[in-house]
Amino acid sequence: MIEFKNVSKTYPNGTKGLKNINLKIEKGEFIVIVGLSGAGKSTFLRSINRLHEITEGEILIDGKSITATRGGELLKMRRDIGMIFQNFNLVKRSSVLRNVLSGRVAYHGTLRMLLGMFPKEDKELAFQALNRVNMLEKAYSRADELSGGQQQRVSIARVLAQKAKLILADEPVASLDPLTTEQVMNDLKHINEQDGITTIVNLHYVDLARKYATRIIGLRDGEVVFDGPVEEATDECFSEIYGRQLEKMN
Ligand SMILES: Nc1ncnc2c1ncn2[C@@H]1O[C@H](COP(=O)(O)OP(=O)(O)OP(=O)(O)O)[C@@H](O)[C@H]1O
Repeated sequence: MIEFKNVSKTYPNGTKGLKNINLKIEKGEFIVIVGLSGAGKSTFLRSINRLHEITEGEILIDGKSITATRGGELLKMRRDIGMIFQNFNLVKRSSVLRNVLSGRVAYHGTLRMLLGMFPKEDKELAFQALNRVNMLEKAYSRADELSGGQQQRVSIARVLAQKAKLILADEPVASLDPLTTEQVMNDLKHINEQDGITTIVNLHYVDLARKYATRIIGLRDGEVVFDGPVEEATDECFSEIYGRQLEKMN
């Protein structure tokens, strides 16, 4: 379980990214965070694995404060958190397999990775992960030879190989076409359902949020303005989240 307790984030220039967030996320939920550009979605997501540091409150993961943890303990906590980025964050000149194996780095250290010394079990894990996202046949291709959607699936395989217990996906489909978007979202959904991995996704699109989320959290100006099961996220709720912008977007 993840718990936000009185969490606020003020950037050094005074901008408030998050304002007093209090909520709990249970294991296995598929949460979509929606909101206008600048609402605080990335700040929210990146606070969980401390890519951004919060300035007030605390975030607990399974009862342990990740925001108060330091050093080796923090690395261990982060090992359980997989991150998926809009721009995939692959090492473009490395093979697909190497990229997926990099999900194992937190278990073995960087030197071993640089030398390519991964145990046999890790390679098996990497191949299994690639198989699950239908990318097995590309294992020996260079990452930059793949389409955007394929690269995103490799990054999903990387978090699978990492054996993450929590997946954070920050606008994972923002640079993909509609068909590829569905494939990537389906991969994330299947993994969530089959492995029970808690998944939190930032999305811009209301229709995708409705299709994939079990729970929607709407942010506006750093505040939670909606939090509930997808069935309760009516058009009125989205109007509240997006203000008058929704009409323009439609
Ligand atoms: N490094 C920073 N320094 C100052 N302000 C920042 C910084 N990063 C984000 N912000 C501000 O914090 C607020 C929340 O930004 P955030 O990136 O979390 O929003 P978002 O909902 O993810 O937006 P988008 O959909 O455009 O990615 C915005 O007002 C933004 O301008």
